[in-house]
Amino acid sequence: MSAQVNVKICGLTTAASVEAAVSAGARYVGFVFFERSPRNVTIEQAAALAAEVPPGVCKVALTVNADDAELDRILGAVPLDMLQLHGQETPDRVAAIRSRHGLPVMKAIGIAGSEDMPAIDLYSDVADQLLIDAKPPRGADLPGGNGLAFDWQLLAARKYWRRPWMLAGGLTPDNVAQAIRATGARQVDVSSGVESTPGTKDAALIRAFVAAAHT
Ligand SMILES: O=C(O)c1ccccc1N[C@@H]1O[C@H](COP(=O)(O)O)[C@@H](O)[C@H]1O
Repeated sequence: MSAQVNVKICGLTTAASVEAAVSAGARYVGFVFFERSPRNVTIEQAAALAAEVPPGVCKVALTVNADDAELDRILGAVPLDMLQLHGQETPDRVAAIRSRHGLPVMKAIGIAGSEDMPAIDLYSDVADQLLIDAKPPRGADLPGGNGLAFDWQLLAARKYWRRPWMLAGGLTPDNVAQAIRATGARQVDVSSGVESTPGTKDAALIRAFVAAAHT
């Protein structure tokens, strides 16, 4: 029997949604530090939410092109286990963040077509994990969390990468099992697919997502 797929529920903003994710069996919970996002949390909110997360569940801070001062502020106040870099951070910047802040780093890579695939290998040299997400459409307000999927067949040809990776982008309780079968993903990440309205997590959808990912 193969190991269970790890689930990350991202963009949690309330204690109730943290509890729903943890009790459903999520292995990662994500807090978004990006003001334009409907899922943005303040440092104070994130610190309170992180205190609700039991040991063994990885607490991830999602940032977008954050500078060191901002990362210092976040990490100085919130007990976190991993940084998710969801902007245009270069490989050198990823390496610098990893070395300066001393936390594992997961780099998000946006995929729209085969031309985007080499970035996965490029960031494999510097990141601890990779988050393979849909590339946001031109002009999109958010660099992620748009509920958009990419062509999973782009991953189907090559299921092994040098770093652990997570599949993201437009996943829902209805499509996650198919996405796992198509790509061989052993980790999946969701934000808008478990919401009733943008930024509002739905406990029933969280439970359904985790259950579907574990089938
Ligand atoms: O969720 C957000 O608001 C967000 C903001 C800025 C960057 C990334 C964001 N979310 C991440 O995007 C992917 C896919 O999200 P979705 O499931 O398609 O809504 C996921 O990794 C989120 O962590």
